[in-house]
Amino acid sequence: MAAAAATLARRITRSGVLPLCRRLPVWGRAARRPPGLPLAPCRAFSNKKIQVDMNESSGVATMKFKSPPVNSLNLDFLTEFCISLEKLENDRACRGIIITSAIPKIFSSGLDITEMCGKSTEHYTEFWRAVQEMWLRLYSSNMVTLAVVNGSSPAGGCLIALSCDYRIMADNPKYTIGLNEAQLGIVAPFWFKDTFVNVVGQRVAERSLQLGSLYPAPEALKFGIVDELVPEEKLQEKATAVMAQWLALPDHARQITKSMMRKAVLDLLVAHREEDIKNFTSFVSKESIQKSLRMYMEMLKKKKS
Ligand SMILES: CC/C=C\C/C=C\CCCC/C=C/C(=O)SCCNC(=O)CCNC(=O)[C@H](O)C(C)(C)COP(=O)(O)OP(=O)(O)OC[C@H]1O[C@@H](n2cnc3c(N)ncnc32)[C@H](O)[C@@H]1OP(=O)(O)O
Repeated sequence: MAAAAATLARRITRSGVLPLCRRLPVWGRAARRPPGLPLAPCRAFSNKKIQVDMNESSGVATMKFKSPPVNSLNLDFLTEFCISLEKLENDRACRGIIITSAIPKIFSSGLDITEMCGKSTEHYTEFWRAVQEMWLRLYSSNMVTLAVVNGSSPAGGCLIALSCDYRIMADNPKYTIGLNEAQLGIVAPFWFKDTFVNVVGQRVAERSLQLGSLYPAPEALKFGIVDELVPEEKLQEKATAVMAQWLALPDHARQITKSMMRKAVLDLLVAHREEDIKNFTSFVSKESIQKSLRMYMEMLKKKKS
């Protein structure tokens, strides 16, 4: 596992562009399972920050974020996430993934702000490439991707949910979700914005992005940021039912449709990846941005006392 992580990290950082495996439609992967072979009911693999359980009889993997205190997306987390996605993408038995959190009340707190504070240009480059890689893999996945948002999900956490095919959120107004970058004095990059527009439409996205709005679950439903609210104790049951509905269709038709809907947005980042990294590193290196991020971190810490 450590060797695989190191290899992936090297590939992400050195070669510039990691080949996105199996992004083109896979034809009926479940149909290629040899008939008559008994299926092991469940397999699992776990890294430090993400637990993956694969149910081979349903072809559905559950990916649980388990990086306390708040599942923030640092370089190690992003690398593990990419490796897990690659493993599942290449597993013919896997047709769908449920992405959720093992940390109570938090889905993910978004990008780890400490990765964007007081570091070198090389570090920002490596970090941003990993953020891009995570999004490219998730947004282009051939699998059915279902976000079960069982806690707050600001910024990068919201991006993960938005990149899935369907979002179920726990019906709790204390949990919030949204792209709140503007509140930190930073700007959601164009591919965050495009992903958001593809889910909620131009008007809601523009207003929400300018205001950096974080929506309590009921409002998130109203604006289409999530598809359904479900009592927390019913999330698992609902996720299984939704996944079964999506998997009832032939893979190839769904995959080609998904690719058609998302291709333009994906292609744009692939074509402008290096430029986007340069924009990020120069933006985040500005003293004014560093100051905003430091103040935001201080505010988070003060909130406790
Ligand atoms: C022109 C443009 C070109 C290019 C683009 C340029 C720019 C940049 C784009 C970058 C896009 C950024 C995306 C992001 O995701 S930024 C991160 C945004 N995240 C947040 O705003 C969430 C902040 N956190 C919270 O609101 C709360 O922590 C949360 C998640 C609701 C949980 O609340 P609670 O349970 O009360 O926990 P605490 O607040 O006490 O937090 C515990 C602990 O974790 C630390 N922490 C929280 N969030 C983060 C984080 N995102 N990164 C790092 N650390 C985090 C917090 O400080 C506490 O630490 P402590 O040491 O005090 O225990």
